[in-house]
Amino acid sequence: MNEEQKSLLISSSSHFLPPQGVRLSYGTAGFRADASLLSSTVYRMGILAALRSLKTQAVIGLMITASHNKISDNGVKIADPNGGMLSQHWEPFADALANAPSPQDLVQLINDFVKEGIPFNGVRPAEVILGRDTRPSGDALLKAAKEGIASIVGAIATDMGILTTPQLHWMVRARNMGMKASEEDYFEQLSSSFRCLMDLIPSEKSNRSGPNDKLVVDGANGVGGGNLEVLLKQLNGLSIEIRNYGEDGGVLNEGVGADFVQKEKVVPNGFDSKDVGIRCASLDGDADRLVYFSVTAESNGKIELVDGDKILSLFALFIREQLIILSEEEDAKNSRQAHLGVVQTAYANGASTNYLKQLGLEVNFTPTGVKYLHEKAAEFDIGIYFEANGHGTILFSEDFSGWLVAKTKELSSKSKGSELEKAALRLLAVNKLINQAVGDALSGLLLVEVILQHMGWSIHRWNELYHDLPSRQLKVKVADRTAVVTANAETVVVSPLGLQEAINAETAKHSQGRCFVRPSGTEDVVRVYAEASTQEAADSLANSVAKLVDQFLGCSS
Ligand SMILES: CC(=O)N[C@H]1[C@@H](OP(=O)(O)O)O[C@H](CO)[C@@H](O)[C@@H]1O
Ligand SMILES: [Mg+2]
Repeated sequence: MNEEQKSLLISSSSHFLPPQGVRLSYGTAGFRADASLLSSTVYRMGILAALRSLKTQAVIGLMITASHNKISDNGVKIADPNGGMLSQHWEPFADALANAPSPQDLVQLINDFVKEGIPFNGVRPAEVILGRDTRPSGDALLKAAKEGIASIVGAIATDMGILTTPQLHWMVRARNMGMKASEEDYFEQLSSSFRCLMDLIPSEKSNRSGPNDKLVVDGANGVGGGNLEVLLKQLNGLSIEIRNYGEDGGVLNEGVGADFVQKEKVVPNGFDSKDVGIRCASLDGDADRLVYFSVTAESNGKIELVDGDKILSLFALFIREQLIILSEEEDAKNSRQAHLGVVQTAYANGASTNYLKQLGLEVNFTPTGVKYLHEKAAEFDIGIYFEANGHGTILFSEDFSGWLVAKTKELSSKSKGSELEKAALRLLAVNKLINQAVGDALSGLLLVEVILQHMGWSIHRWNELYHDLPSRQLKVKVADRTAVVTANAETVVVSPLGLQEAINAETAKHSQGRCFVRPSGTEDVVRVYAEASTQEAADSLANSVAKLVDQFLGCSS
């Protein structure tokens, strides 16, 4: 690093001193905290994003969002060249950068880090594209990120404005693949592939129109509602009403949104008994999560939740159906056995895992956090991953995508209009529709809608695929949550000693009992998850284990 670069960093970073007495850490999905604490962290992540761009010689993304958390929070995450989360190898550097106490320490840290092969005078300058959600603190934080980027000599920052998190990740991926990457291109790709899937619906199934068939979407008062509206203008065949836009007086994520609906299992604001039976969906504040629900008859605000596990099951069924058609090709020498895999976390409802296994699918488990699920799913020709909370997507390997393109070409000359060709075209359209950078509520919603039409299913028919086991999630405040160490995709506690045995003993008391605990990566709590054959049993198991956690780890003051 030359002197010019060092002095630029010293002078610029002196405007962004870190908050006193707070240690920030790169959690499950980036930094998250009260927005008033974050300008120095975001500034420093601007630096990191520029360095990452130099290192990879590719475009990097920087997103300002705190997703489903309260409006006064904010956060920052980095998108790697493939559009996925920042490589885990860089997380310790991100932590160190965020917490360097003075400009001098910061420069020292960067200087040591770049010695390990970051080409400062490379052919290509650093390039970072930025986006933010609708939080009021976003504008100032975005400026801080830009200052960070500008403190790396020659770096280019492009502000894409207010976006959903998945849009920014999509743009990064598209840019680095040499494809068109504007917001319009995003909408165009989603809408054209959606239309293509609609055109491929078997004719006997495409009769489900009528007033009862509208979808009502809860936009969490975030960025997703408005974007969905833009998208809808480019589509036909879908009747969607959007509520909780954020412009009708509601507060971001307050009593609304996918996280609220999934955890509380009650209707979001703006929904009531008038909506009984209607197919409803809920996005989170930055539109990377999606769940469906319907309001039940003797309601009290209760809902039937159709969560990420069921979206995963629907996607898996549809993909599997197309793969079966393709594998029945008579000319066996040209057929290819695609390796389809699904990936879940321990939070997946046990009934969903059983269902997927019964379909003959390979089910894999990873720790919580999209970065782990995504990495695992990328090992398959087609990998489908979802967290129960509604974050997930489908990944097609490069190799399989190439095969699919060649196959559709071959079939279009050899057997135009055949079932075989339609199956291949459907997979190709899913490959375009689904956001393969990260989970995306908008592209996920379009895929759910078209698959339901393809199957001729109502939300109730879909929900009947299997019955969720009753479950309960609790949070326990402890003195030091990092004292809980887990193994086997977070299903077993290895430390503190004795806790797992105690959990086992409680779990054994309940029919179909399953329970695990883990430290949250985004909140200062230990999470408890319990499942059992009745709601009372799940509640009682969760409560007993929460007490155990408290006993073993001691309550904070
Ligand atoms: C139980 C749960 O929902 N955990 C969430 C939550 O992580 P925790 O590490 O559990 O705080 O936030 C993550 C980021 O949004 C998300 O990936 C994850 O699924
Ligand atoms: Mg989110």
